[in-house]
Amino acid sequence: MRDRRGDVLAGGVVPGGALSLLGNEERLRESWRRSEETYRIDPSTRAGARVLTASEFRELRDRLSSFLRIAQLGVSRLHEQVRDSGYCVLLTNGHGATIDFRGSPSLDEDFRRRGFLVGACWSEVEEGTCGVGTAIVDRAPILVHRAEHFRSHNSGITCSAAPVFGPGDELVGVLNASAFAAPENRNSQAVVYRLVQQNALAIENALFVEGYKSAWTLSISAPGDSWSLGEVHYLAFDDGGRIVAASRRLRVGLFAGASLPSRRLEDFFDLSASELVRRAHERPGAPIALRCLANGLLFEAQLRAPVREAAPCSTLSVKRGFDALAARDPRVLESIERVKRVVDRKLTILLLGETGSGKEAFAKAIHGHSQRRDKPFVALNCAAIPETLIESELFGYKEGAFTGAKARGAKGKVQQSNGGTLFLDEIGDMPLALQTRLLRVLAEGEVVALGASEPEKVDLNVICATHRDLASMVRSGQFREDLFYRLNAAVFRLPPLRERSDRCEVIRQVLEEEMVTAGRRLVLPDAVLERLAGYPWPGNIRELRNALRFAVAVCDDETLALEHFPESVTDPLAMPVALSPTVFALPPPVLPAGDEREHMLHVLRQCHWNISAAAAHIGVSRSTLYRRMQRQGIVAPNAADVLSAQGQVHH
Ligand SMILES: Nc1ncnc2c1ncn2[C@@H]1O[C@H](COP(=O)(O)OP(=O)(O)OP(=O)(O)O)[C@@H](O)[C@H]1O
Repeated sequence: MRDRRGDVLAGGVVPGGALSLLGNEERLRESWRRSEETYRIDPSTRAGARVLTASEFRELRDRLSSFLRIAQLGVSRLHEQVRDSGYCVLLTNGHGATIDFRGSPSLDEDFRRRGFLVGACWSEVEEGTCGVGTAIVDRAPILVHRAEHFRSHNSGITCSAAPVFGPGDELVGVLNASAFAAPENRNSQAVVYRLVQQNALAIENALFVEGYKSAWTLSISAPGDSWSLGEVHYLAFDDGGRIVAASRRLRVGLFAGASLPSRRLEDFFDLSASELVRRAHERPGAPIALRCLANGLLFEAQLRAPVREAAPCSTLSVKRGFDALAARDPRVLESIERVKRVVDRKLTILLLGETGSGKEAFAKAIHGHSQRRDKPFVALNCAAIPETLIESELFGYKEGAFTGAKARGAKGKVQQSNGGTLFLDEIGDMPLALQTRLLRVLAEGEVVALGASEPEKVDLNVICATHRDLASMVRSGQFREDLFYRLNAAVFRLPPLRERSDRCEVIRQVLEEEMVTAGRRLVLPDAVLERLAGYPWPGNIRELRNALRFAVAVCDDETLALEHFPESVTDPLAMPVALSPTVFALPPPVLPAGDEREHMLHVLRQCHWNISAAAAHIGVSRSTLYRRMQRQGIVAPNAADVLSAQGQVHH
């Protein structure tokens, strides 16, 4: 045993240079010492990894189901990246017990014989030096290549393992990729080793985001910078701008172990939390430049608003039906009256409207008004989950339907909503093959779970929503015609907030809800209300809610003022062109005569030369705007092309 260790670590089996390249030599030596002296393992026994009993395994998986769910994407992605090169992927808990295994049908038997299967325990105490076990002891990634394994029966395999830490720094699991036909040279594993670490970090980040979803979270990356190699790190802060947590690599790498509680963002970066939120509102989705005060490094940051799951509107709307919705706009009122007549008539309802215009809130209100109000309301956003997962999410799966499936199978959203209402958001994103199966649910009230042979009877209301043009998707073959006609029977269009005549009421109601959530009472002066009502709200009521939430959080007075709102709200011309809505509803600005041409050009460009939108923004009719453009010699770029081609305009 000693001889073999001596061989391996002195470079007999593996060249010393290659070993030090991936930097594990000292740690491997120490792990061999533990295996030999502390755990007293006999390296020559051929028992194979211990495997949990079926009931132990089931209990473990149930306990770790939310970790498994969040880790799924990282495990699947790593598997896709390495499976064609003959690797399997394991996810273990923090003690080395395998809770997910991904192999490939042709190799699974060989993997199984070598201890790669669900339930197998790869702790260092039991297996000696090995990828998973040693990564757990060291709390660090490790490559254990072939003869570096302590047990000789593991000496043909290569294992790249990286620990996964939870948001509180606790070790929750290990991600590992292994193969049994790897070349001798351990450098050949550099890429796989790196992929394992990247995916482990992605899982860690997903755990962080999930763990702190009720706080503001900031993702930070330094593209091209050697410090992060393009990796993303996370930071969470509360409504008052105090940092509540930072992901592990950020804490260690950037904050150098500084204690975070009660520290503020501006203690570390050149922006305060309120400035950051203001910028995020100004250019939603655009990266924000952030400089680290300690070392001057520049980062790109993206801000994510807190998810307040028990938002008063969502719970109330289910309970109180349409009474929970702010709705005085005649078009909204008419939709409510019409929808009340079709609800409970076995019709599938389709809701159309821009993002954030309240489709889900409306669907909940329909459910709350229906005879099924005491049964579940279940929502699925078809655009928010990968195509490959929609099927099992929607229709469920039976025990053993696929690798990685829960041992006892799982109910799909269709079965979960049985008796109640199923809300399918972004139905236009549903893959064609699944549209057929959905049709069967709608037409025959039957659902067949993945891996099941018999259909189950279900009885539910289905409400779908989309912001896409389903008719043109039918024409281009992306949406099934029969499903389209089924959905097209009861269609309700929710107007965008900027077109609603009850904007002030919506603002007051959403503010009321936000004040209740924050436990504060604030006054909203009429002048501020008018400015808010005049802003075009491209993100509709969702954007309004976020802006009000922010204002309630940052206002340290008893009265809300414009300064508490994002700049884009109070100065609409500062809104990025890409976000300009098609129609503005602003009072016409008063301009000195000489500025008219410049102002018109500015607005036209912002509206992408959409004359109706620009006319609405300036507060004149389309024909007046055309006349004024003519007077000022302004020609829309595309019109200029046409006209100059016809020889009618020269400039
Ligand atoms: N009539 C209303 N009165 C008060 N609040 C509303 C109303 N309609 C929607 N909201 C609120 O607006 C926000 C966005 O609404 P919702 O999620 O229903 O929009 P959506 O159209 O489904 O968005 P998406 O298309 O992006 O899924 C939610 O916070 C919701 O509570």
